[in-house]
Amino acid sequence: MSTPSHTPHSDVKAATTNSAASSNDMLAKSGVLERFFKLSAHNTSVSTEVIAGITTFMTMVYIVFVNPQILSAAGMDASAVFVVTCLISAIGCIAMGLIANLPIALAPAMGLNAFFAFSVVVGMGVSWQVGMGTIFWGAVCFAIVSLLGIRSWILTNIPKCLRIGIPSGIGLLIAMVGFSNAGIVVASPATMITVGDLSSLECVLGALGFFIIVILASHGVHSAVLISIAVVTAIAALMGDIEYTGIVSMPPSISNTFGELDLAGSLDVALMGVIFSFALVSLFDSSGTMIGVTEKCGFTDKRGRFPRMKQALITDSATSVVGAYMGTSTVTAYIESSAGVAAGGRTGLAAIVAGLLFILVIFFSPLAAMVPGYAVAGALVYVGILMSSELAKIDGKDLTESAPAFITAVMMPFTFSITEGVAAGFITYCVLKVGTNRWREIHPGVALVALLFIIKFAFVDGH
Ligand SMILES: Nc1ncnc2[nH]cnc12
Repeated sequence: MSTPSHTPHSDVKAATTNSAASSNDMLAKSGVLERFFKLSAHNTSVSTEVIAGITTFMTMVYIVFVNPQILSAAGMDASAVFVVTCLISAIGCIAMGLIANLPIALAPAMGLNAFFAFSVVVGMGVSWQVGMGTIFWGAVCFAIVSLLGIRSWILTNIPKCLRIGIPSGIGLLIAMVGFSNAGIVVASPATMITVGDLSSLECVLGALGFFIIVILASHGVHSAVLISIAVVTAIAALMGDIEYTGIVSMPPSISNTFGELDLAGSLDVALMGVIFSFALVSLFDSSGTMIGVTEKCGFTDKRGRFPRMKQALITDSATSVVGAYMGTSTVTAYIESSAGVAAGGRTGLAAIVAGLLFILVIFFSPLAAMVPGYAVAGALVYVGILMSSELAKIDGKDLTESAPAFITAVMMPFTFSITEGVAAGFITYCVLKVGTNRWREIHPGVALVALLFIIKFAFVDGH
């Protein structure tokens, strides 16, 4: 990171002599924003940061439409989840900007929301309140790991094939939810899943939404996902498939979800694998995303470390703890923040701008309630593509690396569970390394996790 020598006095002098600089930026440079965010040291200005914040917001605001749809499948109140999603994204982004001064936006993680709703609540049959409790404890574990600084120890000792397999599997799981939302993949008694009625309105509009996103994103349009959701929803309205209920209103109450989590009920031995999955996956998800975004900023060193990393991870995990309390699934650093970085964002001011915009969205709850499930299907498949793209980095010639990555990734959509994917990956890795006489490559921590999962399968799940 380049940090030219710099004093407030030299700023004022430069500002008065540089006629090209806008008066706003000159004021800001000598003012509180310059001092707090160190704008000149980061080679940026207030206007660049504001544009970057708006860009990041536009690429990720789809989550306020998608998250209520996914969490309502778990029986949660969609309008309360809408408000909580806006609020927690605002809190997370603003906290990240103030505490870590990084242009990283936070919001409820895609993937973990689907895991919570479809695998933990619907699949395992636990109540959403207990499921939210597992998210809370998972976030507390993540916060402890970040506070104690053992995060880098975990990240360096978990094999690359599992680190890549996990987000890839989550991507496939999200894509599966998208296909199902659009009715493109449906249940079948004979083959478990099969193709739906491709001539139906939901399939056609779901597919249209997907193509809009991919084409626009290929042209570098940052709000591709938002535009796709808007176009598909508008067509659905014109075709009479949804009822117009308005655009703006006062925010609905969040009392149906706020503080409703079951903290004691979720501390059940049968749910330890789920808590572990939430903790481990959020650690990978956040660290991987933050490293990706800060690399784009030019902030990372050779080992992938970046300034104020600890503050960033603690802010992320603490926001997840608060989010679970308010009523939303795990909060993570959004990879979409790279769009803001591409627009020049380098400081926390960009994250704060994105956060402030999330507060404004709270007033658009009727609009969110009108969005049909198939209008967000394309977004889900698109996020799936982004998350699985890492699979290409696996060494295909070494089966003891490629097989665990593959098993981790495919077990998630096949079992509809992130935990089963993580477990299968750890166990496969250890078995293959032992079976090929390469057991020395297994870190004791990885062997312990594999053993714990075997014990869970044999003695907890089997009873
Ligand atoms: N789980 C996730 N990780 C990083 N960026 C995301 N954007 C949406 N979901 C995400």
